[in-house]
Amino acid sequence: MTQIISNLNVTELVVDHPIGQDNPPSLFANRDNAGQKPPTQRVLQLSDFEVNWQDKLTDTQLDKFVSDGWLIIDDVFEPKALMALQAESGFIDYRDAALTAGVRISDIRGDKIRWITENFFAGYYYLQSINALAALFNRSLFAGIRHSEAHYACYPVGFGYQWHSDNPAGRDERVISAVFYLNDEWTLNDGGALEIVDKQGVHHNVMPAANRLVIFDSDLPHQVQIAHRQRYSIATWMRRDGLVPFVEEGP
Ligand SMILES: O=C(O)CCC(=O)C(=O)O
Ligand SMILES: [Fe+2]
Repeated sequence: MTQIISNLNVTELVVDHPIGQDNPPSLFANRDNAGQKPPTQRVLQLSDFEVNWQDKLTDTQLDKFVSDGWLIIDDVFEPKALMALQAESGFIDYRDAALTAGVRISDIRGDKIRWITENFFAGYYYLQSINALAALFNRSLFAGIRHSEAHYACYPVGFGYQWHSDNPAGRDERVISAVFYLNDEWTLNDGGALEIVDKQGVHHNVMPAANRLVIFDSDLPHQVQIAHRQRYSIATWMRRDGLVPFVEEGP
């Protein structure tokens, strides 16, 4: 029996076996009136997650990315894909995130995470869509990205992630960070803003609102302010090194 943290209407949901090939989460809670089985993420296709990044990103935004090191894209996915990611985020058996040394210090970093592998449905399609975005960065900015990685993250109430850059000291494999948010109706009172210092030294607060992707140079300092509501996201990194073997976090 695994305790699941859910961002759907149901919290403290308890299921016998968490998400897996034989147990895709439902996109809809109930059967309809005709007793039809609701569609599940099995019906999802890669095309549902296709984004015309070229259209979403104007030249002005790309110029801003070069000069300031960050940008925001809103309304990224169609509702079906967004819902699937939200549903999946609520059905994950999260693990405590660790710092680089493998030590968890929840005062510094309070998120619970799960790396996305091909065993995920929506998350894996998400990652492929991000790879298309990486290809655009390679074409237009010569970013030199060779591979992307991502994990779902859940910040329980009262936790955040203190100032850091996404490349630990002496490392530079992460080129671009991208965080996709899953939280409907997030308000200022819910806290949990991403605070980022751009290349010009200007501070920005970004609300973790659903269907928003914030993209930034992985070397920029940033922090997640304390969340007053459970906060769900997908943290994503586009890397300059090749595909590395996937390493699952400890039990
Ligand atoms: O969730 C966010 O807004 C940022 C998360 C982050 O900085 C990280 O996971 O490294
Ligand atoms: Fe970060």
